Amino acid sequence: MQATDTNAPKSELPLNSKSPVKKLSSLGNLWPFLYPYRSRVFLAFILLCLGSATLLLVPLAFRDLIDFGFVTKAASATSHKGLIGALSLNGHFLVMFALAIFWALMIASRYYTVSWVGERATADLRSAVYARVMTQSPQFFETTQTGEVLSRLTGDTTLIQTVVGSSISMGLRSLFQFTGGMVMLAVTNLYLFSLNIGLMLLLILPIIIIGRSVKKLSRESQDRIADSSAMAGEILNAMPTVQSYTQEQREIARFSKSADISFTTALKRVRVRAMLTMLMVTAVLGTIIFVLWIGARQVSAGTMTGGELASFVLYAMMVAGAVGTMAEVWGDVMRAAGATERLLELLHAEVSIKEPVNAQSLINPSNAAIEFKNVVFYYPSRPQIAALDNVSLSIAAGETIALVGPSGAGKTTLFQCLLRFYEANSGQITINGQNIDTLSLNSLRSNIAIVPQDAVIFSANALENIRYGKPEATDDEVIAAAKAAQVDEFVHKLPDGYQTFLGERGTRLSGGQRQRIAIARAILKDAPILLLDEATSALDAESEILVQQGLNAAMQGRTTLMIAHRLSTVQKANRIIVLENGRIVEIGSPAQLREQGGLYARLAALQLA
Ligand SMILES: Nc1ncnc2c1ncn2[C@@H]1O[C@H](COP(=O)(O)OP(=O)(O)OP(=O)(O)O)[C@@H](O)[C@H]1O
Repeated sequence: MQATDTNAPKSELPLNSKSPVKKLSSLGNLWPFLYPYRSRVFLAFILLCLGSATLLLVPLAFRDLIDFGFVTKAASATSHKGLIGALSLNGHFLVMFALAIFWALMIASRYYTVSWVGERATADLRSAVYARVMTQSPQFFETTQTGEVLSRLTGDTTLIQTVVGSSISMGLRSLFQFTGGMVMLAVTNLYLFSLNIGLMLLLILPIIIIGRSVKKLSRESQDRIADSSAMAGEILNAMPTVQSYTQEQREIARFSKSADISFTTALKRVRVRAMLTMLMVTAVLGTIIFVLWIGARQVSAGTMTGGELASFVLYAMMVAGAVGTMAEVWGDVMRAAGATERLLELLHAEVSIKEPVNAQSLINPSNAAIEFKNVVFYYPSRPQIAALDNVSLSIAAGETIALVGPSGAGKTTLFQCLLRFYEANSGQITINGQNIDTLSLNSLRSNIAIVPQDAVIFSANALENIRYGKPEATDDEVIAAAKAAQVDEFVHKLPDGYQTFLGERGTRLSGGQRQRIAIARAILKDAPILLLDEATSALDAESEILVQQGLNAAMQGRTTLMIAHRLSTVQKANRIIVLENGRIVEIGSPAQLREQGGLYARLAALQLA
């Protein structure tokens, strides 16, 4: 049986967890995902500039409204000429209205463009991470929980989407607003402006310091959420077991404890952000009130007009608002930096089984002779015990080999190594004389059909589940394979025949029915090498005979390796290989082995008795 080491640590990704990519620079790794859409990014930037410039004109329009709009031109005794000073009151409002409409247009177009880029880049990122995970070998999944991967694929990418799709543009807009506002403040009143600058500098320092700790806390918080979802994922997949052992309450308690931990971690982050917000609001309001106070004194002293003070205050509010937004955005950006780090770990996770450099295709695949030469293999998580210990075995093309032996002897491991799910530590495996390490993974695996111990059923109908073995197969081909595997017999009793949805993981089928679907899938794949890992173990004696007939037909002309505990199934094999503790202890025909009186004879005697 393909056992996984339950003692192995499961919550951490195996690699890169101490990534040197730090802080903000990790966001730079998102650039390859934005680069293809650079023209849209540029368009968004232009729209942003136009929008910000428009907004900066509004206080000027206000100033002119106050200084010119309410008084006749002749009565106006102000020091400045005004931007639109010559207009009537209605004219002033018309200009302001036009500015408002133009600004709204710019905002909407920028929102659309930026969100488009955000959504697109995130979808690409998600697919890239998924594609990378797809290339990982089973070893990766021994140490990484699927729930953890899912949480990164959904939660972390959503965080990044928020930043790319809105926060960055908000931040840039605020930066423009801030810079433009500052310039306008300086132009309007240099003295007040200098006062303002001093206050602003005081604000920036705490924002940067607090932002950093937000990032660290954010990563922690995402990690805890991932822990919860990994736990839930595992338990939801094992509901019948949980319920039959009446462990629901314990699982609920375990989950809520994990949710509490997420909550506490999130709370730390929220606290820091709340502090940041408090600091910001106090500082912003304080600055505005302060400026108003100084300005009001200048107006009463006659050194400044009311309109100028109004525009100055509007600019000050704009600048202060911009600083507030930037602080907010900074927090988001830092959170996204944490999320990016987590995604990059997945994206850059080393693939332990690599494609060979000059990958070859299998020559003459229809006659596949397999040879194991002194193969030694240790599971990475169990380096003390050899799962395969100096295994040497030649299998002729078209031969049927049965692998028998006690549980844990290494039978499934032999399949895993042949499929290159794991790499042998020493020795080699060849097919038609070609080392499997030199074959492309696609060529190797497409020439092998396997019926695994646990038949996997996808949430699709019966027809599509079988077609998984050969996606381009016609319905007739699928049905022919189904007939050979005795699927036909039970499918007709299902409500919609072949179109019946089989439920997630085939929950609507019996174990034997699932096994027959898996056999049909392998028959349909029509590969020259057939691996059967206790393929008929879940069938009753009658169906086993029927399925065996189908398998016998499928085994014709194919090189077949079958693992079986029931020795009655292996009688047709050309040779039987007996494995014990990773070593081949006996080889021969069933009759020869019975005569030898070794392990096989003992097992046979036990079963027959
Ligand atoms: N992923 C793994 N990590 C570490 N050890 C493993 C792993 N998979 C299997 N093993 C160990 O390797 C040994 C051989 O396992 P294997 O699954 O090949 O046995 P088997 O002969 O197929 O057993 P069964 O008849 O029960 O299916 C066992 O001791 C098992 O515990």
